[in-house]
Amino acid sequence: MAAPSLNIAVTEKRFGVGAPLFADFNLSIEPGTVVALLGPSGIGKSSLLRMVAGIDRAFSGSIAIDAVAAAQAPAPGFVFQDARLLPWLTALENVRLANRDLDQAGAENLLSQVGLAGRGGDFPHQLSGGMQRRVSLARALAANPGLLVLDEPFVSLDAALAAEMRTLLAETIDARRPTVLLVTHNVEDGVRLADRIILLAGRPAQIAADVALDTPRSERNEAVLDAYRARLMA
Ligand SMILES: Nc1ncnc2c1ncn2[C@@H]1O[C@H](COP(=O)(O)OP(=O)(O)OP(=O)(O)O)[C@@H](O)[C@H]1O
Repeated sequence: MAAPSLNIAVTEKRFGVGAPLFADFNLSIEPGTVVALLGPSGIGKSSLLRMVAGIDRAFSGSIAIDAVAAAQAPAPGFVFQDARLLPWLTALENVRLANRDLDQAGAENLLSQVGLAGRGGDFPHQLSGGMQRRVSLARALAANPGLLVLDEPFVSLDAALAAEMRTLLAETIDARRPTVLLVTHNVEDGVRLADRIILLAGRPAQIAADVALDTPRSERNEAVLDAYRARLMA
């Protein structure tokens, strides 16, 4: 599937009484762009991802994926904060469940792309937390390799594993060029992975900063990363 554009124009999103989470919130994303959404806890990042994924339809306004309403468009590949694998299915079966057209060889290929060649027959409890997270990335690629929605995909991994996953994701993005919406608390994820960082603030949430990161991911050395970090802290 080719990478789609994403057009978010939410007139209002609220839960119960009180100020809405989003009011007149607009964000357009070009095909093949990696956007990192940063902002304080509770501002509405995960809620926005669920709306983009067509899971939460209780809002006014529109979210369009290649000009098709999100609820009707092919669902994105979603990586949740935890791996959420079905424990009674093998890694391979978990991946194939996301795409009924995917044959065994296709699923094995995806697992090897995330560094799990030969582990397809293992059940989730036989895999480490980091490996389970890799299976969930393979599952997302099986579901929709053109549009990935990632909700804190490295949270609760130790620093070394998180760095390993980040590298894997950067390689996957560079190989496939999907459109990506990545929610993270971690500036490091943003400066290493994103083409564009959106900082959210306030209630209703507004775009407090919209920063383009122009250096290709593979060329971001420590000096470039430092400059990006400084721009975000400013
Ligand atoms: N299903 C729901 N019903 C009622 N309130 C909800 C629901 N889902 C989220 N909220 C509220 O909406 C607000 C935004 O939640 P959300 O999870 O989108 O924030 P977030 O920015 O992703 O936070 P975090 O970074 O902590 O994951 C919070 O105040 C939360 O309590």
